[in-house]
Amino acid sequence: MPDGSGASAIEISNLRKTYAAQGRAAPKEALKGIDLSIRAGSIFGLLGPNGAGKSTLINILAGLVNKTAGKVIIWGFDQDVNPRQSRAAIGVMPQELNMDPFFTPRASLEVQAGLYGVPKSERWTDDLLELVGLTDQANAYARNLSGGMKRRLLLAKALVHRPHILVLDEPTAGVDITLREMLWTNVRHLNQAGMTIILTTHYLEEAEQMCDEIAIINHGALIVRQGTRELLARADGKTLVIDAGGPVDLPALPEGAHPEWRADGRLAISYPPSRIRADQLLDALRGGGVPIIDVASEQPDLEDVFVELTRG
Ligand SMILES: Nc1ncnc2c1ncn2[C@@H]1O[C@H](COP(=O)(O)OP(=O)(O)OP(=O)(O)O)[C@@H](O)[C@H]1O
Repeated sequence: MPDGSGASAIEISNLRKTYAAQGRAAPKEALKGIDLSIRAGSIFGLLGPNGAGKSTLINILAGLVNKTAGKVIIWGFDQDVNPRQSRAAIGVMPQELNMDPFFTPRASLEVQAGLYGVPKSERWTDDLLELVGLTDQANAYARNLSGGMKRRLLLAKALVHRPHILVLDEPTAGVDITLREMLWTNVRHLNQAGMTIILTTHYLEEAEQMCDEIAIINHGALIVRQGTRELLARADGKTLVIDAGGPVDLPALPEGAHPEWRADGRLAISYPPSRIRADQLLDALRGGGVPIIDVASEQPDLEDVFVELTRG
């Protein structure tokens, strides 16, 4: 069982999933041999365009979809050998808001704890309700909860058995800022307390801020898995934005630099930082008599890297 740093919370090797043919539709190869290890204690982002295979992968981890081939080891337990232990190690907050409309949040959590075989003495229903801010709604029917409250309940349900690994499938899709902040505060606390977090999101800015490591899958294959910082460094493009007081004639710039006047009257020079330094650009401008009233620097973000890697 992983406990030291560097240990794997999840080890996936050669994972394949082919959905059987349905009607006239051909069989669908949703995962084409994924190898992936996820470090214990990390906040790991699983990204990819629509239909890439993220939900399939998460559902296999959760034990909701049967894999076609490959090996999945969760918290040291091989899914095929120790299905019960590997399932107990993981909690999943699903995307869909389906829940029994006549259960109260308290009852839902009790039922879920029962399903996972958590003895009454080890349940933490009240603490969980408190954690997700549902104490006041503890005894309200689920059908009377707002969409945001339902999501809070789904998070609490994923935690009833105190899993080592928490999987969040698009947790913030369509939620307001307050709920998003509540979620991320909770996730950070859980992570600081030692929980490994795996999340999928379409908000790349969110992944950039939250995740220390990121994997991108596309068409069922893993195309990259890297630390967030290293991944961002792959985009070899920065932009220097200069206020020159308005359009002026430009001198020759180092090869590889691309100047462009923006609508706001500023000069934006994009350049590859691996080959050109910012001071070379500034020296060239100054040497050419371009006034430099103000300078800003723009970094590539995860979106740039994502688009580049998933193009085509
Ligand atoms: N039950 C199913 N039967 C047949 N094909 C399926 C089934 N579930 C998913 N697929 C197909 O498998 C591929 C991967 O789907 P999956 O839902 O895993 O992608 P995703 O990355 O989660 O996409 P999204 O971001 O849209 O949720 C898609 O082409 C999808 O149409």
